[in-house]
Amino acid sequence: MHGSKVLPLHKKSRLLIRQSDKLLLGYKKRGFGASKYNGFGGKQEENETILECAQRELFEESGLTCTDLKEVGNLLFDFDDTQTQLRVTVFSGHTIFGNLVETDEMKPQWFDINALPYDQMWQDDVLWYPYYLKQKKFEGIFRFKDEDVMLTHFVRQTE
Ligand SMILES: COc1nc(N)nc2c1ncn2[C@H]1C[C@H](O)[C@@H](COP(=O)(O)OP(=O)(O)OP(=O)(O)O)O1
Repeated sequence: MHGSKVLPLHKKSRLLIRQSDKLLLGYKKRGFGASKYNGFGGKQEENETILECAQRELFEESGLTCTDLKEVGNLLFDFDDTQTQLRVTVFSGHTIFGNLVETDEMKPQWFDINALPYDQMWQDDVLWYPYYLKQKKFEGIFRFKDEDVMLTHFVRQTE
């Protein structure tokens, strides 16, 4: 971390939908994290909880509604280049309704959990997905130089 300096903190949700051995990811087509596969999520708005944020972002990015969201992890990122911090609350869900659609931002795709495209995902994902996939709760702290270079990492199971 940056000594005692308080960095601007952004809050985002991340929702991973799993059905049996399949995980739904989206290929981000534009903006921050473009060209990476990711769960569905984004910035928390002022008048919503982080859970409401996760539900809204899922619908906006995929056309789906999920009825059994559960908070499973918390991730904190420091970005050296922009001097910002990001807190991502990770949710898991299984039960979905609606029609899965490709949007301007995301192209959804189901993957086998044993063949996830880690080389096309955020560098930290490979460190904490194993906890998620084993249905363990987790937390992690990461320092990035910029979007593509991870400098330090720490992940642990929380229960
Ligand atoms: C190292 O950075 C990141 N690692 C991981 N694992 N996940 C990240 C990282 N940065 C963002 N995310 C997550 C947080 C969200 O679940 C998604 C989407 O974030 P994104 O930056 O695309 O969200 P915005 O486009 O800013 O949000 P809006 O959709 O509200 O515009 O990725």
